[in-house]
Amino acid sequence: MIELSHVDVHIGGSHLVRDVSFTVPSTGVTALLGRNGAGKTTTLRAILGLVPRTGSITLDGFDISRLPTHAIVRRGVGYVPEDRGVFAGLTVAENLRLAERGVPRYDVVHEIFPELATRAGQRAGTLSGGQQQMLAIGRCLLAGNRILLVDEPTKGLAPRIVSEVAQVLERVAATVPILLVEQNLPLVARLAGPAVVIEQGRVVHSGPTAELLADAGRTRALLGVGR
Ligand SMILES: Nc1ncnc2c1ncn2[C@@H]1O[C@H](COP(=O)(O)OP(=O)(O)OP(=O)(O)O)[C@@H](O)[C@H]1O
Repeated sequence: MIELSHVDVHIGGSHLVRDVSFTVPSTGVTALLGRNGAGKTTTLRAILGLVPRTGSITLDGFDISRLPTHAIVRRGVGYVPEDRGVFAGLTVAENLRLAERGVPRYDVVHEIFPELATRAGQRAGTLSGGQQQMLAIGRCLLAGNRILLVDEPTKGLAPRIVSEVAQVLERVAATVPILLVEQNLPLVARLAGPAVVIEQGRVVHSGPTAELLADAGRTRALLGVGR
């Protein structure tokens, strides 16, 4: 669905993404893994054109690597940033309304997240972390996106809420493919098909997630942690 080929990102004299190539298939969850500061977020931002990049990035075979961000978003690439970007002072319904583009897919959003309909009048700032994540992802689905880039959705959440977010991602991935940056390895093990590991801006491993995580030594060597 998305293919990166020899992508580089230079910012302010730093070479943050180095000759990165990988593909994101058109179904399920693909994990983008790596230690803190490895270049995962920068890679997502390169796909979206939020940082200057070179190399080729295609979406369903169409080269998006020279398009500006708004044109990439319009082609159906949804982004859920690490801070989720929901407007705390606005209600759930207002947050969704702001994301409307073309024919809004409330049918899809409310089928996957019925809670967003029942909580329509609630201020987003009073939602739990898991519910906020639901809202952030719901906004992307509303716009009819064809793929979602989701950055560390469980960061800072309590373990109980992490499993709530896992269910959210599972439900979404049944419909829309996800490229997921995530440090929580049990969650990655539960959700991800393929995994790509980045270290100092380079791809150092790619293959099935289950295979990588089954090898404790390799997982520790690449990610610095075990499961
Ligand atoms: N705009 C920028 N200018 C200069 N350096 C940057 C910029 N953005 C990120 N970096 C640096 O690039 C490196 C990669 O950052 P990035 O956020 O992509 O890593 P990450 O793998 O997502 O890490 P984390 O898990 O900590 O979010 C880090 O060393 C970071 O400090």
